[in-house]
Amino acid sequence: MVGSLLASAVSDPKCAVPDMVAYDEAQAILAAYMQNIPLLTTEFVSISQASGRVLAEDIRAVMPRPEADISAMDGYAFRCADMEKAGSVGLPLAGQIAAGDASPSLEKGVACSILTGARIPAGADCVVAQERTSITDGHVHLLEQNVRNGLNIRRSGEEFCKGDMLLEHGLKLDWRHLSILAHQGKEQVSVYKHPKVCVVANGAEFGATATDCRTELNTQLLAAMLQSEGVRVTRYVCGSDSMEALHKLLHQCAQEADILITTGGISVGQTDHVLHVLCQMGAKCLFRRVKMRPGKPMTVMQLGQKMVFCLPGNPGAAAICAQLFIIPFLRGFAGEKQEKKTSMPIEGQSSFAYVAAADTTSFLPVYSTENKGKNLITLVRSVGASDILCLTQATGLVRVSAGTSLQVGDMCQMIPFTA
Ligand SMILES: Nc1nc2c(c(=O)[nH]1)N[C@H]1C(S)=C(S)[C@@H](COP(=O)(O)OP(=O)(O)OC[C@H]3O[C@@H](n4cnc5c(N)ncnc54)[C@H](O)[C@@H]3O)O[C@H]1N2
Ligand code: MOO
Repeated sequence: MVGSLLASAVSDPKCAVPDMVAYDEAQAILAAYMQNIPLLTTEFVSISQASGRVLAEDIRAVMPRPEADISAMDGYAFRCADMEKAGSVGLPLAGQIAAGDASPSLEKGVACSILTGARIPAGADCVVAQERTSITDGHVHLLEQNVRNGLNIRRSGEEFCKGDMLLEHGLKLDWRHLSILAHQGKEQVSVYKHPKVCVVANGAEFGATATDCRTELNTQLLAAMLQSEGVRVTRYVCGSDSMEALHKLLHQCAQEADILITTGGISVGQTDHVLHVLCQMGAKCLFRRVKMRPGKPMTVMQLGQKMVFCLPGNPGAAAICAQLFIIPFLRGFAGEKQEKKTSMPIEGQSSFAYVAAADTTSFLPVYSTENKGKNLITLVRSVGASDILCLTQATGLVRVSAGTSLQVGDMCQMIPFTA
């Protein structure tokens, strides 16, 4: 059976395996593919559950903010002209309005006490803060003469008007947006559904019967990385070198998930079956191997409408490839608009030198520190693509493009890791 699967995969014309591509080309292939895939479907959630979700509707103001003209101070509201006319006699006090009170009209020639947030009574055209006044014999007197029309009045709509665009679809909602939704009286909001991802680790070394048993790390690492992006992750381990077992597991995952991720078994070893099994299942290869370090075996396939990201087994390489390829893809797939990125690169001066190979783009684990307003980017010691400790010391990656070099003191950009 193994032999026949392998033979049919390799001879399958759909499974033409392209040559290794440059890093930027791989990203361009993925971006082009992104344009044509259907986004996730949407659902309504209550706004208390909406933080972290991607908005699937535009929110236009159905009411302005402030809703009415309101006082910005605790003090006294009156007509400027009345106060000017009253001079040192001041204006008699008539009533008090607090936030939440209905606001009657202000009679001519009087002042009323007003609290912050209360509606300005019709007729009043200014508010003076109470500490800038004195009260004698039930009259308000000004301590300073600099009153003017509109003083301390927050006008209706000065923050936004009815009909204004407040939040656009594709926005990942967080605490900053929820008060807007609440203000607009939204109890429920339309968001894109959580993507479902299956992560499948490969390797006989993770099976219960292995003589030289190893601890499987990648599904832990990737599940945590993706869960903090709002993805529902199911983890599987194929702990044998059986193509049939892998075929069965990937078939099951294709039924369950929107996106599949495999780790390991994608290089050129005799037990690296992922490519062959996916080809056998009818998957098309978008790119096979990338001129990058780490992550050379990185491969992306399309199984029906579903994407399959085949990550290298080395945990450091798997993590870096996931950061560079999977996270941006998932954000787009989940409806997030790319131009509203939150994790922008951090620019700083390199404290190290590095020469990238002529045909290979390198991604180096680094951290950034700040000194007198300048960022310094420092390389973290790493012994290779299997490293996991270096990731805990690094806060991001520096790219050194194929055939280029970085000198000490050069400006460079750190791509921060996702949370
Ligand atoms: N002749 C060649 N050999 C290799 C090449 C090559 O181009 N020619 N590429 C090397 C590179 S680069 C990488 S990266 C690895 C990746 O190979 P695979 O993706 O097939 O990964 P495996 O061989 O299955 O595993 C590699 C390594 O990682 C460990 N591993 C795998 N999965 C996990 C996991 N889930 N948790 C923890 N550790 C894992 C595995 O035990 C191996 O030690 O291939 C090179 N070889
Ligand atoms: O490319 Mo591999 O990912 O270096 O070990």
